[in-house]
Amino acid sequence: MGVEIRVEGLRKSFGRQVIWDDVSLTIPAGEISALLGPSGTGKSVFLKNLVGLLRPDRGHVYVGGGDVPRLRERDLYRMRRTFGVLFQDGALFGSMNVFDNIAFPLREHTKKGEAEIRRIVLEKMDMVGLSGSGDKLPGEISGGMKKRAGLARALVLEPEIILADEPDSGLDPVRTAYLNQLFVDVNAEFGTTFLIVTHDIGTARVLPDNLGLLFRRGLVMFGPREMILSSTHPAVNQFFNARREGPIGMAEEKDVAELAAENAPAPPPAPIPPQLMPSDGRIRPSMHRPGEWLAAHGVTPPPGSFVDENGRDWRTEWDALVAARRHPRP
Ligand SMILES: Nc1ncnc2c1ncn2[C@@H]1O[C@H](COP(=O)(O)OP(=O)(O)OP(=O)(O)O)[C@@H](O)[C@H]1O
Repeated sequence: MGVEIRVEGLRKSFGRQVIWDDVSLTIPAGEISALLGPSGTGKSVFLKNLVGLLRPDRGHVYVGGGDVPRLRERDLYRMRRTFGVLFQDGALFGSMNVFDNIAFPLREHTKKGEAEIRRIVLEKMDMVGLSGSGDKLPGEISGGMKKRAGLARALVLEPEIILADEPDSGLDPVRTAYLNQLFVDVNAEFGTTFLIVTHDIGTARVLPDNLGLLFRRGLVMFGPREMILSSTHPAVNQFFNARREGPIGMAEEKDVAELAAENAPAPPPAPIPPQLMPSDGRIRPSMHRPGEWLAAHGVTPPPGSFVDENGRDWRTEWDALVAARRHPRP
């Protein structure tokens, strides 16, 4: 089962450039969370602060009882095993074949024998659809395969938390859909906590349980998917609906004059789509009946919400799934 990450009052600057200040949030254990924000708002820097690759100016990052910025080198090294990190380009060693890349953390961090390592690596390669590609070098495989190899490598130590920095960048929509399905399936299988940085609004709208937005040197909002996707907060509404109208400009935030010139009320949020289910149809513990959060908070969902492309309303589908007790929640 995954562990939670609790961030309190985090601030990071480089010289005079404040990246973000006073960021506080709890990334819930065993749930899938996604962090978005315009380019340069410090999403990658945030991930690096969580694993102790960068040190904040102030604040806390509590993971499994320790406060990451305050850990001594030896404890930090041990704590990092809690995390599997999937870097943007897979960060594979170019001179090692796919098998050896995936085996690397096991050889580096464990005393397991080669037979055991082979068993684990082949199992993870199968899981990410890379069976038979073990002999290939990173330069000989596609971008999507590199990401899947990176994910397999992130999985071999069975981490409690997976951090993924733009796993979908450079992937075509079909490969992105496969990768998202893989995240959901891994979460359903192992209860791994996920934090995914993405620019892909399609991914953000269907994959995570929780969403967050970084903007104006801070965390604008973080919370359940339904809360964010129904929000009328100008920046949140603009970003998660991929619109030009709103405070986020092309290069930086718009000034007052630009905003006044728009002179139109923000369009209402788009319908909230149904959430991606695990491929075996089970209901993940962190999933809720579609519309549950909205109902509990007296928010009317945007019209057309929770209806899939086949016209099925997932509020009824959900009830049917639960009623059939095919995959009851634990
Ligand atoms: N080691 C560093 N030293 C100095 N400045 C840095 C360092 N790392 C990042 N920055 C700066 O911090 C800011 C945020 O960078 P970061 O890569 O986290 O943004 P991002 O939100 O992930 O952007 P994108 O969406 O474009 O990937 C940038 O202005 C970047 O130049």
